[in-house]
Amino acid sequence: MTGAKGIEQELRAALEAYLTSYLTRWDLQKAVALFSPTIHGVGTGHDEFVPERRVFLEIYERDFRQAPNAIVWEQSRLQVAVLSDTVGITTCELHLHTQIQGQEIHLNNLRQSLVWKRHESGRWVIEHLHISFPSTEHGQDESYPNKELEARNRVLARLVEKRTAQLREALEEQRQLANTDRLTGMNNRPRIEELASTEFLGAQRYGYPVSSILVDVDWFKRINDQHGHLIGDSVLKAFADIITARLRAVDHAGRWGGEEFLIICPHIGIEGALALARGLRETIAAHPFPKIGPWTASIGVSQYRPGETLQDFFGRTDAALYRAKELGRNRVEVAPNGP
Ligand SMILES: Nc1nc2c(ncn2[C@@H]2O[C@H](COP(=O)(O)OP(=O)(O)OP(=O)(O)O)[C@@H](O)[C@H]2O)c(=O)[nH]1
Repeated sequence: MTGAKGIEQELRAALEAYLTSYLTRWDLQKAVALFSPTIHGVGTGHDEFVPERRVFLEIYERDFRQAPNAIVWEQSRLQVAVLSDTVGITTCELHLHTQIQGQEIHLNNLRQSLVWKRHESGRWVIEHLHISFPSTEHGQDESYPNKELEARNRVLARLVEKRTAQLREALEEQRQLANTDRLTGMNNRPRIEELASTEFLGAQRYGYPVSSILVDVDWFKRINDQHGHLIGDSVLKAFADIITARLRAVDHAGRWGGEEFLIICPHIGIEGALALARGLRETIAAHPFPKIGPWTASIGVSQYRPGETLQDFFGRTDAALYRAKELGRNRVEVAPNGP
């Protein structure tokens, strides 16, 4: 009986030596020296089924690298089963506490079973090793930390949602900037051309009329020359505001060039466009511009002819504007060769 009691004592001491050298991180070699040459078992990592000593050594080395600080442990529920003079089993529960990357880590209720064999030298060595994390770690009803992961996923989902919204906003802002004329806040030329092409496609496919109106500030160079560019800029902004205020929601307006503005009116034929242009000319002529007083604009109008190119269409509108200038300015003219 002394024999069995003595063996139990020996196994307790062997376990203590193993845990001390391994968990205090003092001496990896000392810990693995307690492994039998034929040791096998399972590790704690996903899918870690360990068929031979070499694999255990790799796992232990990795373990030391990942958690280099000393691990404080408490041991409970130790059971020692002496099976024979040369074979025994220790089973216990461990609670580990350490710091990894500045964070407190607590691994509670880790279960460990070791099968010990007496080596020829008389020393006890570990023949089989098994470590498991019990389900209570994450809640009574869970084998896996589903609730914790779900909570984490919800936080991540909210974060992704928030970031996506921010990104969408930033993209929209970028798109706005890319489409906008800085000075007037109107569509810039590439954007108004794009809008015009879309309307022409619609006009060709569904047969509705589309008209364009080109507004050019008269004698604009004089404003710059007499009052300076800043006043010139503010006059351009005032023109843009007057034009924008008169449009229907479906119309498009943009800055076509220096002191030229283009309006695209879908579903409006030449008569409607002429009426709009005349109203616009009157509004402009009656507007008291700051610093420069009343000022005028010349306007060219044309209706899209299905089949013609964008260039042809704008060319005709431009020709109408040119005629308005030629005929004395502050006028509205239709393209010379018809709508
Ligand atoms: N302040 C200011 N001036 C501009 C801007 N873009 C173009 N210009 C000026 O607008 C003037 C246009 O002059 P012109 O093309 O000779 O035409 P105009 O003086 O309006 O005469 P008409 O069109 O023939 O009535 C030029 O002097 C350009 O430098 C701008 O963004 N701000």
